[in-house]
Amino acid sequence: MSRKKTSKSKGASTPAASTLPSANGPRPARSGTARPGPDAPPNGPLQPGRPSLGGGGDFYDVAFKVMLVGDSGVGKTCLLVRFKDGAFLAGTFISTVGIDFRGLDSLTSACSLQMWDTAGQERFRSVTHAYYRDAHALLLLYDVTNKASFDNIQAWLAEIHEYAQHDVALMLLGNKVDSAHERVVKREDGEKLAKEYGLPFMETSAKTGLNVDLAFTAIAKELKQRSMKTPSEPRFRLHDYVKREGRGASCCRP
Ligand SMILES: Nc1nc2c(ncn2[C@@H]2O[C@H](COP(=O)(O)OP(=O)(O)OP(=O)(O)O)[C@@H](O)[C@H]2O)c(=O)[nH]1
Ligand SMILES: [Mg+2]
Repeated sequence: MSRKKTSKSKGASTPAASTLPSANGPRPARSGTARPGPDAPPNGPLQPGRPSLGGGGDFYDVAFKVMLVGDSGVGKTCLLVRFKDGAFLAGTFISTVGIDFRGLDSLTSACSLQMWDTAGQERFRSVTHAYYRDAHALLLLYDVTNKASFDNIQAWLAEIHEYAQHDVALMLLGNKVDSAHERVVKREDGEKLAKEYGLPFMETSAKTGLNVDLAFTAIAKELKQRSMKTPSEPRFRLHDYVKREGRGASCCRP
């Protein structure tokens, strides 16, 4: 499924064991805020009884687990780094080994994303599968300059179907749209595939930042909406939001 790459350990990007949440472990929370107890179900936002994130003035700090998946080299790590640090990792491609916890990011007043980067290389697949089960959301990436990564999306969806929760929030992202001259996957092809599987879809660039914040914000809004027992605001519609807010590759720079 993945392209062959020389793999080097990233080492430093993995936090110490004491700060690395396990696949099944409790989620970290800022001090002084309420959070689900250790017995909270792994896919909390989808369960009844989970504290509401909105309305009523109560403040809960809930971390939703978001994982990036897709072939090796599509830009998962770069997309996360762009989102977290606002920078682009240019230069030598260092392939992720296994799975990497990339920290928490508070996107809204009451919800943060616990972000996990995964290795796209086939040989780490059994490691990453173990983490799918607890994911609240998966961002599935392909590279618009690499047809094989696009063709593999169906295989990725089959894996997600097998290992993730059946109601995991999913979004399809076509990355590297800044590389216009090397593009081999048309936007319409991505749209068509997304429509076929009922997925929200956007094209992104970790290099320019195009739609990167939007992708994470959209997922956070969707998860927050799902976690509310009695939504006080009009229902959030992920597909509509992404369609409305997403920008085209040719029109803009962040
Ligand atoms: N032009 C361009 N290059 C990108 C973009 N995103 C990533 N790259 C480049 O693509 C290569 C692979 O990026 P990574 O983020 O390491 O890929 P990955 O999906 O994490 O790969 P694995 O860790 O092996 O699964 C690197 O050389 C990046 O600089 C992008 O949006 N535009
Ligand atoms: Mg990586």
